[in-house]
Amino acid sequence: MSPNPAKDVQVFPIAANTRVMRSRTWERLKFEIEYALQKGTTANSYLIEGDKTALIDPPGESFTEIFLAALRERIDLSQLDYLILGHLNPNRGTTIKALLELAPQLKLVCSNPGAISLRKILSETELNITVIKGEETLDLGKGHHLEFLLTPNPRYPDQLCTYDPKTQVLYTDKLFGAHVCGEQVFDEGWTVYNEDRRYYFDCLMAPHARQIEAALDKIAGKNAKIYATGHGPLVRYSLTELTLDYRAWLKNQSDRDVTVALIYASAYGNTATIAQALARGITKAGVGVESINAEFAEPEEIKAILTKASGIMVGSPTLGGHAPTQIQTALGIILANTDKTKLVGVFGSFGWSGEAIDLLESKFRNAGYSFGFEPIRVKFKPTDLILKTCEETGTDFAQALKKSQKVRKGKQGTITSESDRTEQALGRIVGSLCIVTTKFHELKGAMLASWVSQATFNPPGITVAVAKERAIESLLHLDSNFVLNILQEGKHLGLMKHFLKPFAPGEDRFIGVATEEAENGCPILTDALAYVECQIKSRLECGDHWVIYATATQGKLLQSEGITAVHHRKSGSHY
Ligand SMILES: Cc1cc2nc3c(=O)[nH]c(=O)nc-3n(C[C@H](O)[C@H](O)[C@H](O)COP(=O)(O)O)c2cc1C
Repeated sequence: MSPNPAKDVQVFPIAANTRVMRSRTWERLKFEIEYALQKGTTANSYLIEGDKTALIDPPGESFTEIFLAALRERIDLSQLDYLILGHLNPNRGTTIKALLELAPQLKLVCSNPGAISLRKILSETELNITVIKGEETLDLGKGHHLEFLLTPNPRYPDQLCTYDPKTQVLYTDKLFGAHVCGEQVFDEGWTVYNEDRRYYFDCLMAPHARQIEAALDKIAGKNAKIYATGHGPLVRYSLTELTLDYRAWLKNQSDRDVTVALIYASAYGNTATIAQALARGITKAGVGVESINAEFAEPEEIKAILTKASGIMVGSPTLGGHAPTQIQTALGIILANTDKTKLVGVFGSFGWSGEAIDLLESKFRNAGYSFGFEPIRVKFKPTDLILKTCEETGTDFAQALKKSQKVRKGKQGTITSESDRTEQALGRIVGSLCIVTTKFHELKGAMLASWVSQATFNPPGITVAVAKERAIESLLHLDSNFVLNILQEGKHLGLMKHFLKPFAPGEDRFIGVATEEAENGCPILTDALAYVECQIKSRLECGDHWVIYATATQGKLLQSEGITAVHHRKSGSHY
């Protein structure tokens, strides 16, 4: 028998009369970008047994059967009084429907947007819903007098957090989670989750910095001792640190002077998933994102965001041959209120005809806007590869915006002679010309690197400084592998030229280049002077770069006579 079953439900007491039920999978659960690290996940549900009993957040349909079986082992379903929903999606709808068949007396508790989704998803089922509009409370008895906090954001407009003052547990839904599966219920030794938490934040929170900031302000008013998260370990030991980290990461987003307005609607989540991948690519490149869910935004809010934005992306599903009315309204606002120099991009999921994307494209083209990328048309659900391509498209779009901003600043002559002198001095630091090659879940990557240095003798180790905006996914994770291919003076130009040329998102970078597979699976460039196989041991976030420390597992000189190609520069302001 394998040590981990494919799926199970782990039940554990976490506070007085309170249990967590963690529906676990060790495999990638969904195609969405936030699951890309492939460490599995847990869908956390909670059971509070006061005089009345409440269940918070049942899992999605992949767990319906095992979850309900685990629940029935613990309680008599006819005694279940309330089902509190932190957010809704069609996936969760399947479990709710099954639960209501077994416990028709259940009263559902959710936000107003949650109630609208519920009625849409379960249109055939009779529902007894209590809508939370703000200050309502729910008394379960035995001191569990629950308080609610509405914490909407464009991705989860219905998000509702719940606080239990008796146990000081705050049920945080999507906030503070991580997609990682394991035995640990709480976060003892929490630094092991740093990477997963940061990645989860970057994917799910960074594009909604303003709204998440507002959610944290609300949460700060409660005296929580435990964050009962929707995914991954519950937060007890690192509650203060993680809250401060969220604040710092959010500040990092709101300080960005170049931003993209990402406006979309999505009835079934597919266009939202594409939007999220684009957003991840944009924020990774150091450009801010202001997402707007057109269904829930006021015209004034859209106008305010457009004024600040340097670029605009609009995404829409096609429903009944049209774009939803809210998208048409948003489009009208954009066309009437923005100048045509702003770079635009359009995207959307469709089933068979995709008129909404045609509409967006033609309106922008006719008005004279420039496109940062060709319209993205995705049939139904995007695949993993499509989402990776969207992420790269987002990064390219952000880089184009930054470049145009730099040109404008350059023209204004902002560089002082003092910084000029510093840059000239810094430019005298030289580095070896190398190509870093990677392989991450079958996707091969490559980047030119010259800020490379040996860092330790024992173990033999190196550092590479990687620009955040160019960081290949696998270079961001501990224990990932790469190969450092050190180029040979006199033979380096061909390889440099090849890897410096712009590649389309998702394009194979290795066509026409001689390679062999290293022991660690990454490509070796056989025309290099030498190569070293490396494994990432730590990384340091430094301004606009990540400094990566890696140990050398093995290496080989490929040309015994050659010398290393070295990069000489005039200024420290570029490579
Ligand atoms: C009621 C309904 C009407 C639809 N009409 C169209 C259509 O006219 N043309 C089309 O290409 N796809 C159509 N579709 C397919 C959707 O565009 C497709 O499911 C898409 O993935 C939805 O994107 P979303 O998840 O972002 O809402 C329709 C789907 C539904 C449920």
